[in-house]
This record gives sequence, C-alpha cells and structure tokens, in this order.
Amino acid sequence: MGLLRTIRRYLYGILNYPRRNEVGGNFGMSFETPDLFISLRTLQVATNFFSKKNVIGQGGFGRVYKGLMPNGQEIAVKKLSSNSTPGVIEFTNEVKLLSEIRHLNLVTLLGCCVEGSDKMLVYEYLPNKSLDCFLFDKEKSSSLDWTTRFNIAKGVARGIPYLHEEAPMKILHRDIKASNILLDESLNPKISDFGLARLCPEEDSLMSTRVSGTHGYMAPEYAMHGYLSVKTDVFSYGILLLEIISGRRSLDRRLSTDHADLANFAWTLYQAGKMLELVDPALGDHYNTDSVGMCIQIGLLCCQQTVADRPDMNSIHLMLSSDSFTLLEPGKPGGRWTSMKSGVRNSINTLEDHFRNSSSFSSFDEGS
Ligand SMILES: Nc1ncnc2c1ncn2[C@@H]1O[C@H](COP(=O)(O)OP(=O)(O)OP(=O)(O)O)[C@@H](O)[C@H]1O
Repeated sequence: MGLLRTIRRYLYGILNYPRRNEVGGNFGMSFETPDLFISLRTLQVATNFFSKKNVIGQGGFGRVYKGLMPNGQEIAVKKLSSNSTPGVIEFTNEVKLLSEIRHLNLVTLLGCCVEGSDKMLVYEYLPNKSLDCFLFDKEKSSSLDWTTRFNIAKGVARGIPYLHEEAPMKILHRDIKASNILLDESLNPKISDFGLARLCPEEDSLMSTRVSGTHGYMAPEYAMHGYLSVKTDVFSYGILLLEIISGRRSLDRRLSTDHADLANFAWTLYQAGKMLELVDPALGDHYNTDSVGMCIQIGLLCCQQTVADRPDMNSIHLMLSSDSFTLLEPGKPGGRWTSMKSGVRNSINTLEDHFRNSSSFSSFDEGS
C-alpha cells in the first residue's frame, strides 16, 4: 500500500508539473479531470467493464482494451496485471516519459489511472494494431506494398531521433520491434511501449544492471555486457528494417542455422551479390529495386558489430530521404549471443543509478 501511495504521489507530481493548465489543450480531450488522471469508473464504462470483447491485445505486462470515451473518442487502455511487480516501475517510467513528449510518429498518451491495485495507461487508439500483425501474417502481408513499408520505415526513423535528440528529455527506447510499431488508419507508424525506455546516458554509453528488451532485436554489446547507448536503438531499428523488407522474423528457430538469424542471413546474401533474394515474396515484383537495395544496405549498417560504425538515427533518416546519399559498405553484423555477462548485474555505474539520482526521480525514491 505504501509503495502504491508513493507511486500515486509521484505520478501526480509528474503529471501536474509543469503544465497543469495545458493538458486539455494539448490532447484536445474533455476528460472529467483537468490533469492526466482518469477515474477507474470512467474506464470501466468506456471498456464495457473490461469486457473480453474489448480486448485488442496482450503484452508482457497485461491486456490492452479498446474503449470509447463519453466524448466519442476511441482509446486503448493498457491494464497492468495486478501481480506484475516489474510493471510498477515500467508503468511509472512510461507515464513520466510519454507525458513529456509529442511527435507524429510516437503514440500519444492520453492519461492514466491508479486506483487501488489497478494501474492503467490510456492511449490514443490506433485502428490497425501493430506492424507485426501485418508483416508476419501471410494473408495480411500482401496489403503492405513497398511504398507503405518504406513509409513505415521512414516514419519510425523520424520518431527515434526525436527521442534521442529533440525530446525535452533525451530518451533511449530499448525495445524497438515490430509489435511496438502501431499503425493508424492510413498505416502511418507510431512507436509505442515506453515501458523499458530510459534517459539517454550523458556519456556515449553506460552500463545497465537490468538487461531487458526483446531477443532478436538486442544489440550484442547490450545483451552480453549491458552497454547501452543510442546505438543499441539503432541496432534494433536495423533488425526492424530487415524484417520490413523480408517479412521474416529477426530470429526464426524453425529455419536452418544459416537462415535463422535474419541479420546474418541478409549479410550472407549481400556479400554474395544476391541481396534481393531477401525481399518478401508477398511483394512479388512490385518494388523499386534501388529503394529496396538501399534499405537492405542501411539495415546492415545499423546492425554492424562495431558500435561506432553504426550510423546515428538522424543520418539514417537522411539516407532514407535522399536518393543521392552514398552509403558506406556495411561491416559484419553483430553476432548471436547466448548469455549475459554476470558482472553486468553488479555494475556500480548503472544507468538505473543515473536515473534515480536525477532530480525527477527523487520524489519516487523518497519514502519508498
Ligand atoms: N494504442 C493502441 N491502439 C491499438 N492497439 C494497441 C494499442 N496499444 C497496443 N495495442 C495492441 O495490443 C498489443 C499488445 O500491446 P503491448 O504494448 O501491451 O505489448 P507488446 O508490445 O505486444 O508486448 P510486450 O509488452 O511484451 O513488449 C499490441 O501488439 C497491439 O496489437
């Protein structure tokens, strides 16, 4: 109970500072409270008492429900499982970060609810769900033509540098992957799920005690040694880009060793001068070979083993936006990793320490 009270107090502090009076204007919403808190009762009514019929997704921390607000606005409510202990940290993290950032290619947080053991996040509703629902579904993948895929790749490449360089707080997402790219009615992408996001390290990279993310998208230096930097997001973006081109998952253990790891498979084809064999068969011949070739090369540049050789996200966006960019030859992609280095968990200079020591976290730590 004490912890929940602290979290609530903490969230209240964050959400009312510094724009208590701006919220309605910012979100164009007419919720019953002037801040971001939405009552449990309102969400119960909006989701038909969290009816099974309203379930639109299931994530690692709980179910996602579709809801309808009294003003007619459609919403998505992410309800954290009450027994989800790590979820409390991710929850506070997500609310804090999302309440401060606005971008066309990032999902908008409309509000949150903390009542009793219930913790919920309320987002704008994206009618086309997530990219993975299209990409890895044989029947739906054909509705993603190359122009749409390229537009999605570019949109994500616009959203990440906003997080890295332009947002009020510089942020690492840490979990860029197809299921975290939501699609609006016109299939424009919005990056979601900031549960694992962290403030950008002030130095080039820092160590993280808790290595979290998704297998198959994690940069090897992060998975194995806990080194975290903007280039870990770049690595994940590269994997995502190769998935968008190929319609294949980053890791597919049903395939032979040579084919299971997408980045290595793409690299082998690239070196053999057969990179177009990577293209999703669902695209048939309906794609621009120059544009696809450029994207494969950019994807491979992002996945390089040598961290310093990976481009930053702003450069990637520039490369995708210009035909005349001369791309470097990509080096070897990050190898597969199997275990995390044990010393990582005991590291003193942790990103979590850095995060806690920042003034914005002091109210959370007090009394917890
Ligand atoms: N704002 C939204 N609008 C529409 N659908 C959504 C929205 N948010 C989430 N969903 C759907 O709910 C699913 C689960 O989302 P969630 O972010 O909880 O988990 P995830 O990213 O798939 O997995 P994990 O949390 O384990 O990384 C998504 O894949 C998507 O299909």
